[in-house]
Amino acid sequence: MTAPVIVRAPAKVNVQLAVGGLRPDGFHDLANVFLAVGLYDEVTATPADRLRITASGPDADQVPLDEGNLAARAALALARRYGLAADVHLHIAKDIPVAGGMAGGSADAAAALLACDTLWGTGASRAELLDICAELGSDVPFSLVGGAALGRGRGELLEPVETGGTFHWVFAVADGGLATPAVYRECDRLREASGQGFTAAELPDPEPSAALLAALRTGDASALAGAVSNDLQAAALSLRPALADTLRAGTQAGAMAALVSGSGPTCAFLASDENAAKVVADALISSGTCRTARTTSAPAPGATVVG
Ligand SMILES: C[C@](O)(CO)[C@H](O)COP(=O)(O)OP(=O)(O)OC[C@H]1O[C@@H](n2ccc(N)nc2=O)[C@H](O)[C@@H]1O
Ligand SMILES: Nc1ncnc2c1ncn2[C@@H]1O[C@H](COP(=O)(O)OP(=O)(O)OP(=O)(O)O)[C@@H](O)[C@H]1O
Repeated sequence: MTAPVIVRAPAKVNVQLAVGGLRPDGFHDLANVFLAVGLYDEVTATPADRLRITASGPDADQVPLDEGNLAARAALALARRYGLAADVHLHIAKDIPVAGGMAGGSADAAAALLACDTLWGTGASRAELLDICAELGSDVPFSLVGGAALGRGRGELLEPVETGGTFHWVFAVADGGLATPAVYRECDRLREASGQGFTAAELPDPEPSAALLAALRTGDASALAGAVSNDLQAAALSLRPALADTLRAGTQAGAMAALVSGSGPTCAFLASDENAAKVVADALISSGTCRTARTTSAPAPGATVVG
């Protein structure tokens, strides 16, 4: 019998998410500085008589178990490319919040892709795997590579970003998710309402912040705290005004920076060290402004075979 393959893939926070105007294809050009953080989903691939998805973990009931699951789509895409049948059981041990702006589905897609590639011995090159990742979603290539990277285009064109130390983070997990397309739409609506325009023809190209990249390179948490930014934050707050209370609670507890993670509603807090992170997490939990709070560190590795 073929042994199961287990792959772990990380969640992300966007330390800079600069959003350009709406493109004719419905996406936005980004200068997206991704940082992989140490919260992981684990995908186990086992040979089966058909494609089957199961999920476990506290949020498992929110994970689709049909072909809409990004892990299933990853297996199907790899099988199609190599003329194989996607006869595999993918079990997702889910620890990344669902629809939380932390790329949980993308992590599962990258993990499933690597797991099936290993299980089936397809031997796809890194470039081929990245190509399939980009077809599956804008965040998926980063889930495969991890660490830190600048995503251009719709976020799928990655350039490595150097990091010089460990950053300590707290994530406040909200009740219920936010749909990514709705948050981008709200961003467009707010821009149009403010009179600045919202199309790619009207807005300048988004650019990465030199100060932010330098802070990552030198491992300087204070400098990073001063440089983080998220152009989707106003839209996430507009759709979920209570997130302002969560951000305030973390800041009052001593976080060096507080921002919405990607499209939200998870809020991310940078802390000076592990102890400070724990203080912020405890304060967030007792504030009642989130469902739970998790502490972790970054950068974390990308999708990795662990067994
Ligand atoms: C918010 C982020 O998580 C930041 O990393 C990503 O930009 C979202 O990446 P994702 O969830 O992988 O998104 P995709 O599955 O590629 O796209 C979902 C939808 O989000 C919107 N979308 C996504 C990426 C992008 N650069 N511009 C967009 O406008 C589009 O409406 C798209 O139809
Ligand atoms: N493996 C998966 N895990 C979780 N959700 C999935 C998965 N596959 C598909 N989905 C669907 O995708 C939606 C968004 O899930 P996901 O957890 O990836 O959101 P997200 O973390 O906000 O994404 P991102 O940060 O990339 O915008 C879910 O509501 C669910 O319907």
